[in-house]
Amino acid sequence: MPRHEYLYGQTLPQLEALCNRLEMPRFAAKQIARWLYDKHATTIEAMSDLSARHRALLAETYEVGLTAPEKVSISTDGTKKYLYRTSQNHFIESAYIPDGDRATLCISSQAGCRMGCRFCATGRQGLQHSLSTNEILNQIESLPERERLTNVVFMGMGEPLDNLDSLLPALEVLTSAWGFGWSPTRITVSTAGVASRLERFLEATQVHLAVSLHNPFPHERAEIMPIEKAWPIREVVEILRRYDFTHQRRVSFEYIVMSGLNDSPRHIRELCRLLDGIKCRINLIRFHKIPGSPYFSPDDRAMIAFRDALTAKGIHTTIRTSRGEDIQAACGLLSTAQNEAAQF
Ligand SMILES: C[S@@+](CC[C@H](N)C(=O)[O-])C[C@H]1O[C@@H](n2cnc3c(N)ncnc32)[C@H](O)[C@@H]1O
Ligand code: SF4
Repeated sequence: MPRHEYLYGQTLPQLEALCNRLEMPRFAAKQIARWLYDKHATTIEAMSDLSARHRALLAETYEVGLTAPEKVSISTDGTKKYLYRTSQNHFIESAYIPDGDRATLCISSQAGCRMGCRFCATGRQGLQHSLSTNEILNQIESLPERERLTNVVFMGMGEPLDNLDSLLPALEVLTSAWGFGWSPTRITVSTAGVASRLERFLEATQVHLAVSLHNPFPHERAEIMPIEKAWPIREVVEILRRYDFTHQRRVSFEYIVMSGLNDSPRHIRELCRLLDGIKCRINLIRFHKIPGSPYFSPDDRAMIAFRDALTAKGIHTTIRTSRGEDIQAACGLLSTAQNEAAQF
């Protein structure tokens, strides 16, 4: 029997087209959306305001399509790392990070990544699979702590702008009144800088943007981020200059501090030149060591000194707290290569 298609992850226009195909009334699409995204129905049978005939018709081709996580690892700091299996038997991870009255979920957009950043565990896997909209949203819907979430960041495995066709509908579900109804300011998408897709992304959504910068000098950046050769950071910054980040939507630049590599006064001067005139923030991330990498993490004093030097130059700079390092849930540590080997 062919596998059922999934309802979860479909946008309202897609549900309307589906109802049209099945000769169901147009208003049924809104009812289905409410069952999926508001009432959290896990079966078609539970959608009790659809007629029994329409439920049976739907169930011939569709199912809701939610998948519970297969494993959870819990850090001493309260961070939880969830492992989900994708439709193609790859594994992806999400990190749930509670912090006072905030709770952030860091989600994946791909299994692996083809951008090959030298410092990133996911990059070492290469690209295995770009997640469907269903698989992106399932990380949120099937999270045991779903009701406590305040924010979602696309900073897990993969490059979100390399999977725009699944990302944009997922953001539409999260921010539409017929979907989760979230404010776009609760969501941040992080990119290594896929310039060719940036405008489409910025036009289609109002969510916050984080750009992984890590070095303001093109030739030095290219050494650690091969993407620089295809889409130079200067091109990315020029595109950003055409958009307004002075109101609700924010742009920030992520900067992994690697001792002796990108933390000199020369780097500070060039960062100021590059970002001149853009209302933004720099978010410093401590480098999380991955096996065999030739880079070094700075100590707290060096991180603070770098932050203060940037702040003194007028760039609003913060230091991101490292969370879940003991369970490899911190930035850039997500990688499921070993899990996959263990499962098969
Ligand atoms: C894993 S990426 C996913 C989102 C997107 N692909 C990107 O690069 O922005 C999220 C963030 O983790 C950072 N990161 C990757 N490896 C890291 C490491 N070993 N230590 C600290 N941060 C790391 C990335 O540079 C990026 O800023
Ligand atoms: S840092 Fe982001 S873009 Fe680079 S390899 Fe990792 S996931 Fe991909």
